[in-house]
Amino acid sequence: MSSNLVDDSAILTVNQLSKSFGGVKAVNNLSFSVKENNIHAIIGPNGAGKSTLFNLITGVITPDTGEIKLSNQDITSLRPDKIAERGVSRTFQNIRLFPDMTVFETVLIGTYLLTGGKLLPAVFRTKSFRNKEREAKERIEEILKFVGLWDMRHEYAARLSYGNQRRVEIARALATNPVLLLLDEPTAGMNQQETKELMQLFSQVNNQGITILIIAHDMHLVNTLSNQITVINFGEKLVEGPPEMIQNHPAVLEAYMGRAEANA
Ligand SMILES: Nc1ncnc2c1ncn2[C@@H]1O[C@H](COP(=O)(O)OP(=O)(O)OP(=O)(O)O)[C@@H](O)[C@H]1O
Repeated sequence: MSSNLVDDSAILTVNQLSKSFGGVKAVNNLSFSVKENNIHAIIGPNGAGKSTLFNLITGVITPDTGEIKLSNQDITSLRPDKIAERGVSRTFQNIRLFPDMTVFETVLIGTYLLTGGKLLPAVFRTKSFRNKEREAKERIEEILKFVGLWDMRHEYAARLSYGNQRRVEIARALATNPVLLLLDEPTAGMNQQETKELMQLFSQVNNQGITILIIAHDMHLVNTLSNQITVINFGEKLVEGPPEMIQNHPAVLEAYMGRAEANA
């Protein structure tokens, strides 16, 4: 497999990345790239290293070796807030929302990054801070309307339906103006209708020019939504290609689909 090391259209390049926990090689010499504007899926059996990969890309953990580039700029081992500032945003496998915050407040936290996150201008409410605050509120309105949550903006986020909680997380991620959005099993635990609606939302997000890297077990979602799939197993890249190639690939069937629910 080529690792696309000098691919100009790549927004994200992962090059020979490794991370071990004790004796476990969670990510093992992994190389792949994500093309700009693609919806790129990462699939693989439980424990294959998918979440570890997301934690490495977002700076939550640092790799043992290897590099990660965002639009050809090295972001390996940068702090998570610095990586977010450069345009990488994510949602988590388990929804993470504060129980006492409304939908609007939750998304406001996302825009805090954009307003500079500085305390003093906020305390003294300088003119420039007020301007940024107004811009942030307008942006939240735009985002909440986009994800279909504007009418629920005053409700507590954590009390919404599961599907709408996921929308809040996506809205919060969009509030940082990402160029690359990482979605970690975003439809896990959702019913069919919620899954269908979220898939439509992901397409709409992608149509706004945001590249998506998605971890998913739902092969219908992966095959319908993504244009490129990287299959990993035991932390290593097993195979990579468009859905039509991956669906029937013998190595994938053996490593992944044989163990998954037979819905491919
Ligand atoms: N913080 C950690 N400490 C020790 N081992 C870890 C840690 N994080 C992950 N691992 C191990 O690394 C391997 C990869 O785990 P990871 O969670 O990345 O897999 P995954 O593909 O996301 O799995 P799943 O589909 O079940 O979410 C597993 O063997 C896991 O037990």
